[in-house]
Amino acid sequence: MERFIGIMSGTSLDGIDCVLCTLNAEGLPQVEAHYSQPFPSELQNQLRALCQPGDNEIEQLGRLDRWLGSEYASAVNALLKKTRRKPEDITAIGCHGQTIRHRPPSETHHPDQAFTLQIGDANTLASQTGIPVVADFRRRDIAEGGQGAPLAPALHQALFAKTGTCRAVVNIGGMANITWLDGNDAALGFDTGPGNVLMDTWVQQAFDQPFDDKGQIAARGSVIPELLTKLLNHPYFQYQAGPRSTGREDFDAGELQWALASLASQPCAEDVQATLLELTAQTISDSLSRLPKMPSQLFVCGGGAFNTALMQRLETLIHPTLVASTESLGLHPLHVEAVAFAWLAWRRLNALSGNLPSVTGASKEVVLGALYSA
Ligand SMILES: Nc1ncnc2c1ncn2[C@@H]1O[C@H](COP(=O)(O)OP(=O)(O)OP(=O)(O)O)[C@@H](O)[C@H]1O
Ligand SMILES: CC(=O)N[C@H]1[C@@H]2OC[C@@H](O2)[C@@H](O)[C@@H]1O[C@H](C)C(=O)O
Repeated sequence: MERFIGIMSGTSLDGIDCVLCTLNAEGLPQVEAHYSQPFPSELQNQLRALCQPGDNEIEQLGRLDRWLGSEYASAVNALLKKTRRKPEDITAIGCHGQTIRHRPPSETHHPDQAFTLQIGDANTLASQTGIPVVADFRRRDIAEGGQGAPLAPALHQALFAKTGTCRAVVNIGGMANITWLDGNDAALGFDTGPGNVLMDTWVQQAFDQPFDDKGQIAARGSVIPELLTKLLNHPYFQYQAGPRSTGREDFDAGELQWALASLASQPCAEDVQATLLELTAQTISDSLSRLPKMPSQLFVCGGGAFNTALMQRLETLIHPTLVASTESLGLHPLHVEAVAFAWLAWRRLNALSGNLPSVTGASKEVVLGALYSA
């Protein structure tokens, strides 16, 4: 048995999620502790700016790469303190990094020009924690013609597949991605579109709150049909189920502003929120219906699992498929992605592949990640 730390900081840009877990000889993870650290607001603002094309990007990237590396290290050191573990107790850290640009292969982007970029300097992280780091998990998959995302479906398959039962897992973070497990050995997965990102953008702007707790604001509003239609017309939603991934390049404040500008009159803020929730629910439900077979069970992870109004709407849309949180399978919804990167680091050190070509579209299975020694 070995101990690994997994670090995820995702597209919602809310902060850093770390887990400390043990992995047995088969790589089965068991979470021992979790620690989450919000970003300082200045770092959050600068990261959000770097997610969109702008001036002086190399200078900004270099600075934020180092700053983020130090923030990750401070989160790991806090987790070690909380658990009274020493650096030597940990085999390695698996660190996803912060995605600042994601240009996967698509109808408009040839695979040779595709790239994805995660920052958060792994050298700084290794130096300030004294623990080896595995990072840069996505780019080898891109080099093999894949999307470089989503990667968590491989973990979902390893932990959640059940012979004879068709299941799906949906992660509702900033973006949302699903994994489909047919009950034999097949798995599919892709990003469905925005998860919380547009809802977060709107409540921050209109209600000065970081997110819509339990979806209470959305629950007070009514869907605005013209706005929903406008948003659903985004080209990302016009494709079939299959390898595809997205990010803030497609869905961010600009997209929302553009859709709102097309409305004939000033909308009620609660109605906008209700519409954005409906967009997330409908695009997840549509994605499920495009799969070869509708799953009988859907397990939800990511922060969206705590949006009660969203969960209720999803349940209605996909009835009779049963909806539950991944907690019912033994993994807390906010731990799943960080566990995925601890598990991928374990696979890297054991020279095992990390990608699922049926999900990412890569030409073959490959070992993911680069190792930075302590
Ligand atoms: N109590 C809650 N009620 C409603 N929404 C919530 C609640 N708690 C968290 N969320 C939502 O979950 C988001 C964070 O989710 P999560 O940490 O899974 O995203 P992420 O990992 O940054 O994104 P991604 O999976 O796209 O990389 C918050 O920004 C918020 O919108
Ligand atoms: C490029 C990138 O960072 N993608 C994230 C993002 O957040 C959710 C969704 O979009 C998913 O594709 C991915 O994260 C998870 C961890 C994944 O790779 O499975």
